[in-house]
Amino acid sequence: MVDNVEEIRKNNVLHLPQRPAVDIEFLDLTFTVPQGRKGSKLILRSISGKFRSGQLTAILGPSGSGKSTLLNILAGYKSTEATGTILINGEHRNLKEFRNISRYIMQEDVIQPLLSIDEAMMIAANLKLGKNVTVCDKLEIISDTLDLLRLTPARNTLTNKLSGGEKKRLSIALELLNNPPVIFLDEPTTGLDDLSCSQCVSLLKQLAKGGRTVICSVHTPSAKLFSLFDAVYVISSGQCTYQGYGPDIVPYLSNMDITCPTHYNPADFVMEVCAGEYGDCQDKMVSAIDNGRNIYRNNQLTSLFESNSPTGNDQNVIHVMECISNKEHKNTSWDQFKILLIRMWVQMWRNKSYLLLKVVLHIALGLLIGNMYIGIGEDGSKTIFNFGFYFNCIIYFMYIPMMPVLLSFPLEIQYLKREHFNKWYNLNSYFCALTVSTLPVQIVLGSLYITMVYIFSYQPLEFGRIAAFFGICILTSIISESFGLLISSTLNLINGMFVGPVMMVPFIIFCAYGFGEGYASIPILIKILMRCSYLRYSFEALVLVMLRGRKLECPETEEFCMFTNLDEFIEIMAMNNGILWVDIVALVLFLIVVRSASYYLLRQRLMPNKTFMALQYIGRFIKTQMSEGR
Ligand SMILES: Nc1ncnc2c1ncn2[C@@H]1O[C@H](COP(=O)(O)OP(=O)(O)OP(=O)(O)O)[C@@H](O)[C@H]1O
Repeated sequence: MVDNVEEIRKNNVLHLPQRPAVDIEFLDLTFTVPQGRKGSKLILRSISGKFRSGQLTAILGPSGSGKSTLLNILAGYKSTEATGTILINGEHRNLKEFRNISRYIMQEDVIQPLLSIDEAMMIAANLKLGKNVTVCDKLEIISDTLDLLRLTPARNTLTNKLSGGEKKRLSIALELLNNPPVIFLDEPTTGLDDLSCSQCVSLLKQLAKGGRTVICSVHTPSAKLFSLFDAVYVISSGQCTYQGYGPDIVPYLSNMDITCPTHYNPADFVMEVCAGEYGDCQDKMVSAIDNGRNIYRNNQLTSLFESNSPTGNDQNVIHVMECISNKEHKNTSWDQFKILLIRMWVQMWRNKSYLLLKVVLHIALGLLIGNMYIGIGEDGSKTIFNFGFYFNCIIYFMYIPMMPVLLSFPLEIQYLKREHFNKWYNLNSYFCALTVSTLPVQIVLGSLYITMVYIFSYQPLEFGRIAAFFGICILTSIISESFGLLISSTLNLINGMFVGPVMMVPFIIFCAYGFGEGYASIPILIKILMRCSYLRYSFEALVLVMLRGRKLECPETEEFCMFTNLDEFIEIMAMNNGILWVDIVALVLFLIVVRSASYYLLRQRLMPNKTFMALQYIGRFIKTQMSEGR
């Protein structure tokens, strides 16, 4: 095992050029979360510290001590409610700039499914490395990274079939591709065996040696692993209890009369001390290290933040950014769009069982509904049924496209959050690719259903009417899908699955309300609400397109047919004032507004502006006030 680690150490990460130095300091960082009627919970308590470039720093602490919270705040992933100061190379952190130079590998392995490791790496390389790097170089970088993380044997395995450890290593590999100057990793060794842990930490150390700032949280590392870290930051109940070189923790504690037993793993020992197994030492340790303002070095405590102390390097973030952008060429939005679109289509195609299910569902419903309305389209005695058939079509194209989005998009947002936060692509490219990616399946399956029910129900075989019928149904389908996106951009799976169908109820009610006599007596407010239902425009458009200017025969078996003149029928239904082009324009406007709103909400979910943050805060406040204090 040792040989292996040494081999990796020697096996330098050649493709990764040196990075300019970035030091991270934080002072009096406090983080609180609201806790129902009990008030709030203090998670980080005015902690301070400094993480240097060129060093691999481990954040250590018992479960629930605040390691992930500290990482989230430093990485800028969740920083809105934190107070305190964060300095980057001695200057106040500009989050936007900082995010361009840092990458965050989160605890959960959220990896795009239905791609092989090779494909996932190539897509990431195409998105992150840009066009300046040739395909050959990209392949070499990918091979090096996969070798380093021992993923080569599994390179053709689909990501959803990988073991937990392989997923973890892949999520590290994906972020290493473009060699960021600052890397945060939340528990990168969890789920890895001893060898993989050592290899992973050795790799991180190598990256740090190249001038990067590598910070990771770890759970009780082995003694060997513990000694690999250049610096250790111990956190307990939201306070810093130690900062310095890992093995130095033993003399540090013995100075406080807490003696580590011989042959004992210092990492295990400090965890036990923090957990109170050696008496209540926390306050003593916190005050010795001044809650992170001091560092234990050369057997003595030194202050990190003396007023005139040098910050370690004088490069500001803009300088670092310039150094990086001189070497790298970013992809254009169009390039990102193409890569993402292909990825979405590949994943869609590989999800064969779901695709097949959709096809079967459309055919089955087409057969069922087509048979229910068989022959009604040219039967003068069935005009009312025909009218119901159009309504049926509208309801079909409301629910069928919306439900899959409500189910799948909340999970998709997790991938989006990780990739977007780590600057793989911009939201515009993603959103455009998402919009385009679903169109072919939607159009093909929608057309399959329409063709079946259209033929079964004997609708007029006139090109204009056929084209308009298809167009209106598909437009309705895309608007409904956009509503699904709008809801799931904001709500989680459970809430979205409830709100989606419920939200459609008023649209259905106002679509079907007020036909026939008495339309004129409907109050103006209700009429306005009726005009707010996109389904009404779809329905009206379908009726006008399919019935206007037609007369039907009354079958010989019937003595009397009330609605053979369909223009009269339209008048009786009070739809004679409807204008087809107005309905179509209204539908297009609905589509634009709903799509734009879902884009806006998605953007706010990823990067909330001040108004949105205030709204979120008010929402949370109301929720906590209403919830039972536990
Ligand atoms: N939004 C929140 N609401 C309520 N409590 C929270 C919230 N976020 C974090 N906490 C609490 O803050 C504490 C610290 O959480 P954090 O995830 O940072 O711990 P950790 O040290 O990373 O734990 P682990 O090692 O188990 O992952 C935990 O007790 C957790 O329950």
